Amino acid sequence: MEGVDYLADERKKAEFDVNEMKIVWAGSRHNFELSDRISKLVANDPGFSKEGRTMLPRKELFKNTLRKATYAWKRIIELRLSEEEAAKLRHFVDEPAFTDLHWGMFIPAIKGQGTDEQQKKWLPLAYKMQIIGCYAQTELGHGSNVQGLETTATFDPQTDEFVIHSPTLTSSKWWPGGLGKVSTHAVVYARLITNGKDYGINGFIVQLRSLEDHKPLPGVTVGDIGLKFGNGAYNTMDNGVLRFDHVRIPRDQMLMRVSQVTREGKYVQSDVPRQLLYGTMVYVRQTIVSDASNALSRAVCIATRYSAVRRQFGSQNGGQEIQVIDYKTQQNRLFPLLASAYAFRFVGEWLKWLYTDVTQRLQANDFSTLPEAHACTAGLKSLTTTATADGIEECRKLCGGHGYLCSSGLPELFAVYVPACTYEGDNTVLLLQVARFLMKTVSQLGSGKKPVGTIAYMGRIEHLMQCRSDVKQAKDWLKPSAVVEAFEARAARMSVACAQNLSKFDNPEEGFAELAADLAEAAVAHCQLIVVSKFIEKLQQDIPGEGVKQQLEVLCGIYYLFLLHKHQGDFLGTGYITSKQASLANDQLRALYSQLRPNAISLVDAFNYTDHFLDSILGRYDGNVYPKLYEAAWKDPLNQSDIADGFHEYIRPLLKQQLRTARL
Ligand SMILES: CCCCCCCC/C=C\CCCC(=O)SCCNC(=O)CCNC(=O)[C@H](O)C(C)(C)COP(=O)(O)OP(=O)(O)OC[C@H]1O[C@@H](n2cnc3c(N)ncnc32)[C@H](O)[C@@H]1OP(=O)(O)O
Ligand SMILES: Cc1cc2nc3c(=O)[nH]c(=O)nc-3n(C[C@H](O)[C@H](O)[C@H](O)COP(=O)(O)OP(=O)(O)OC[C@H]3O[C@@H](n4cnc5c(N)ncnc54)[C@H](O)[C@@H]3O)c2cc1C
Repeated sequence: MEGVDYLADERKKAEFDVNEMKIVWAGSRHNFELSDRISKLVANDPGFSKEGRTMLPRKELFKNTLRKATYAWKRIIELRLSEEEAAKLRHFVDEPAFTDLHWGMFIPAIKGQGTDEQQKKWLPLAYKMQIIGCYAQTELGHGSNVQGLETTATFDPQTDEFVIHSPTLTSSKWWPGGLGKVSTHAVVYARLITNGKDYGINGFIVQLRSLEDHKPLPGVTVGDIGLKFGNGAYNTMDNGVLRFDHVRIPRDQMLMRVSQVTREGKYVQSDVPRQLLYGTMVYVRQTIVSDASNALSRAVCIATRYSAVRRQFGSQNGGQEIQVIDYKTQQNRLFPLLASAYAFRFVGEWLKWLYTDVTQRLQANDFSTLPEAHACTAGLKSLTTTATADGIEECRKLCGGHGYLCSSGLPELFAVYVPACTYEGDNTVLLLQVARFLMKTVSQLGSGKKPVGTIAYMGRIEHLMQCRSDVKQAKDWLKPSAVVEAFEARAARMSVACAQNLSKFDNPEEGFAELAADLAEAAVAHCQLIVVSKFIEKLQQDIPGEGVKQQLEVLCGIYYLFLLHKHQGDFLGTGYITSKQASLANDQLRALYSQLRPNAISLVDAFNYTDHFLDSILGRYDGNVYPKLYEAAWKDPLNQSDIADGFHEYIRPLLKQQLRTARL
């Protein structure tokens, strides 16, 4: 029945002020009002309908995305939306498109690596979308190893130009989003060669297509790399292939903030570190962490609502069966994911602050916090995307068979999300970057250099190496100091163990390669400590709203106790806790599940997602799942006729043959 709220009883059970929680989730009242307004604007506009998206063949799907992106731009102009509002609108349109790379990487690359003059020339064109750009770094042969890229940019002093060239098949640019069919320009990463010397990788602005007829310019071969994983999903994006045959660009299209080439061809390194060339990646990794909480919360919202609707077993005397959300096994799979969504939200907020801070420092030529910013963005990108991709798949399983239907929204969400574990740095490669940072920190401990920020805990290494947990009863695990020390001791001990093992190798690089798996685990321990600490710090703030803080305390407890349970081996193996204390942690975790249960539906309502954004029958706000599933099935193209296409060619002859055989 339309208009009935099947989850109303669940909503009545809430022990906190949901509207206040919505503000905590959004980060501020301003953010809440912005998201609320723009998400409704998109949901109510038929131009942004998602109907039938997973059924469209690639060409139609792609054209439909072009239509939506152009329509979004038209609405942005008509409504005179600010940059912030426009970004929100693109977010709620919820379809990967070339515009993500234009706004998310092309423009930031020019801002971060271009000189003032270059920014003045290119940014106004890009802001008005008079040029459309992408970020062309990865090649067919090299993605993770940026220093291994093969494309060349050779300076020609005769003409004051760079010659951009793809010398081998493996040097073909491969993967850049928006490149295949749309971009007119790209920031291309290539080896800078001048006076016969190779100065390593640098960014160059290269025009690829005519601004008149969109044809590839002479010397440019460009196209789409082909169909990707999933129905619809990331196939709305034209990830591309690109080859250059001695394409000439003016010298001033080399992005020159980090280094310059003079008119005479002299290479000049400015006083900013070369790592700033990787700055766009740091920026995007930071945004990916916030985005992890978006994707995970969506999946969790669907699985939680459906778990309250779905009933299985346990009916007595013809009464109702048990809601599957009441099974402890369901709670043990679902509630830590709900807690993780909140945890990633808060660590994302903090990381945004850290990124803003490091950017301001860089502008003032203070590069001291860059290594920490790199380690945090790399590590947290890896941790949160791995957990989110796994979490979305778990949510699909939590929805049983119906979770496998595209109309649950979960298959597409997974297919769109899962490449986040690979793009912007493969997650294992990024963890090894964190491990390098940790090993460097440990090696400098005796030098008098005090570790600060997220590695300040290493400054208390002597204590952390020998302390023991003082937990005596289950509720002691609710004490923030007990928890933080546990995670610090585990991370510190795992790092020190790696450092000790490394010192046994004559060649440190060989040692690092041999011990890589242990090093990656130490990096995970360090990153989990950051997430736990930032959640606990959030709780130390003034949080208004009846019962809001208490709910967040429950979620925080579930987040860290679930990690403690899952990684018991680390905590026990490093000797910080006893098996009795591990068991007490598990008792406390179960108790927290019971506390969370009546609030579960309201905690996902606090995400404030419209049904348009969720795009899931199982996750509908009103819980009216079965009639809508039934209705949707009949919309499938296979059900347009009672007799299937192909019946006369394939099924009928079979049946006839059986009839003949039967007569024989
Ligand atoms: C709201 C807008 C959102 C928009 C989002 C749009 C999303 C669209 C979806 C998808 C887009 C996807 C785009 C891409 O995938 S672009 C391509 C991304 N590619 C990668 O991430 C490549 C990964 N590889 C690397 O980053 C590097 O190769 C490396 C693994 C870090 C190794 O680099 P290198 O060999 O140079 O470095 P070393 O290990 O020798 O380290 C040298 C020192 O540099 C330090 N370092 C490394 N990286 C950085 C950095 N980024 N920042 C600062 N410092 C860095 C490193 O720690 C070493 O320091 P040391 O002190 O030890 O010398
Ligand atoms: C959907 C999508 C969109 C993308 N968009 C863009 C874009 O817009 N622009 C762009 O330039 N690129 C883009 N990329 C490319 C992306 O950045 C790379 O694919 C990514 O950086 C991983 O590199 P790779 O493919 O070379 O993986 P590889 O490095 O080849 O990884 C293969 C395996 O080797 C392992 N491995 C590699 N090196 C090491 C090591 N040192 N130690 C241990 N294990 C290692 C990895 O863990 C992985 O298991 C995109 C990719 C995808 C999937």
